[in-house]
Amino acid sequence: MTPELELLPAVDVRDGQAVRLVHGESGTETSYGDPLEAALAWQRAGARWLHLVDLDAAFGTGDNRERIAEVARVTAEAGVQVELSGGIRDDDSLAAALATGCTRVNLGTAALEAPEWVAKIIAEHGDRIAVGLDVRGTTLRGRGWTRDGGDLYETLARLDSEGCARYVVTDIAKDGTLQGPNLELLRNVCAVTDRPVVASGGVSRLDDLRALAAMVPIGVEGAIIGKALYAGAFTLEAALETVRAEAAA
Ligand SMILES: O=C(O)c1ccccc1NCC(=O)[C@H](O)[C@H](O)COP(=O)(O)O
Repeated sequence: MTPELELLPAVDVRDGQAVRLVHGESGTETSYGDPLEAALAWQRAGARWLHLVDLDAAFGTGDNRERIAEVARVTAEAGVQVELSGGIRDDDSLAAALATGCTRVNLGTAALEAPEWVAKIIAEHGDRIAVGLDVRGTTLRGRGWTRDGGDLYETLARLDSEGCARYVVTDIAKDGTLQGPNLELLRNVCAVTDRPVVASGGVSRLDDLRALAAMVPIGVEGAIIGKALYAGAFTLEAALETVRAEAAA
């Protein structure tokens, strides 16, 4: 039996509210209310994972550190594993993130701008560190996806050699658009690394999850789902049932 594709509902927090963005762009927010309520709704629907993002910290417009810590702590205590992302760029923000009880943190900008620090913390924290590879074409983007940060495949080779445990791969052009994930990008990344890949951006229907589940054997471990769940394209229960059925098939 193939392992089940992990599903990570996204809770992106801006100004204390759960929001969705289009292409990750600041100013395109649609608000979905209290992030703790959103997280607990996914937990009640059966989520085993949550992708929790501090968008203000990612954009450099402040942070939601206390709110994020509360959501991560309460959700983790309710048995959901938390992947924490957004603005984790130095010892202080890393310590605060790890102290929330999250299972792992996802680094973006730091992997592009502070490679020596990232190599050090990968060595120290192993599996608790994932790196977000957020791309337009094959160019990485940092600082809340607003600045170019080098070539995807060169950075991937460097991180692989440093022992990075896992990648969260986002095609920014697809993110928040309900246009379907970039399967070709995911295939290309899986072809050059043996580390697990979490797919992010664009999931719009259950067939997208079937397509991603079919990529588990080549290294796609999970899928982050944002807008599709908030817009009601399908329920998390239906999504979980779909990946369960695909794994059993
Ligand atoms: O994850 C981050 O660190 C981040 C930084 C800056 C802008 C957006 C960021 N994350 C966005 C997400 O994780 C999305 O919620 C996720 O890709 C889901 O996308 P979709 O299913 O297309 O709504």
